[in-house]
Amino acid sequence: MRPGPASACLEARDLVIEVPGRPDGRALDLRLAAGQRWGVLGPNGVGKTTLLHTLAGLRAPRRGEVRLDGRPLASLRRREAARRLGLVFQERHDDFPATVRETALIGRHPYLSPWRLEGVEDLRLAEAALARLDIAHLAERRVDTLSGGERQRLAIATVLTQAPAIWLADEPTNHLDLHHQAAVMELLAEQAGAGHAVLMCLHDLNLAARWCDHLLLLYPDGEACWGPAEVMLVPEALERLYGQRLATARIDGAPVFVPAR
Ligand SMILES: Nc1ncnc2c1ncn2[C@@H]1O[C@H](COP(=O)(O)OP(=O)(O)OP(=O)(O)O)[C@@H](O)[C@H]1O
Repeated sequence: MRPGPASACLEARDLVIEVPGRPDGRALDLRLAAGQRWGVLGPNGVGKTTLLHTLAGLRAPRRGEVRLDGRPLASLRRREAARRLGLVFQERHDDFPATVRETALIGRHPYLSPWRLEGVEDLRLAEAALARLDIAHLAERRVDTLSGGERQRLAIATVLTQAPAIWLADEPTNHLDLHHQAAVMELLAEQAGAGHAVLMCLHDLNLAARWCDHLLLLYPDGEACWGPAEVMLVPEALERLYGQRLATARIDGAPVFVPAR
């Protein structure tokens, strides 16, 4: 039987990612479970994208393993993993002359048998995802004519069309204006609320503080710590993480951090 979204679970066991020239540091032993919203924080070059690629099975770890729904990810067929894992990545090769609608429909490919075209239900899911990301009016447009923020929303709409149990998102708010940043964070929270699991790399501490319930902090020396967000959002730990002094306040019950001058 195929596990439903409620049982979605991605585990890192004794996991050391491969960052060239860096010592192993602390191995990751963590479990991304249904309903959780994890944020991965750390300075440039610390390995956030590498971690996401490793969790998605696109890069081999230096040590340890990734398990999807209790099974080693490396033992699963690509297609099987693609039905469970949705990836919003930073680098895109979407200069191919496809339309926005055709691109969103790529999200259905893991479910289609070879040579079968998308059906009415696939199209309905794609249209709904484009509408949810405010790009339904661009459905006929070629992807290579989109703005940066429109492309980002299309990448998220494509994963929404895919309807994965687990979302792995690399800076999902990249290129987005303030309203769309909040809308995308709300969408990801909604996905978690529906029993999916979400892990996202973020540069914006305040989005993380407001929308994530768990955080993983990656330090440049390979050290790492993780846990519930309220435990991890300690100004001193964050200042050490970024090498930046912070001023802190509380607004609407959530901590807010700005760089101190
Ligand atoms: N193929 C490679 N060869 C050598 N070094 C690499 C390679 N790929 C990545 N790196 C290095 O590995 C480190 C981690 O890169 P990664 O993209 O995972 O960082 P990141 O935390 O996502 O950074 P950013 O916040 O800047 O997006 C960086 O120092 C990067 O230069």
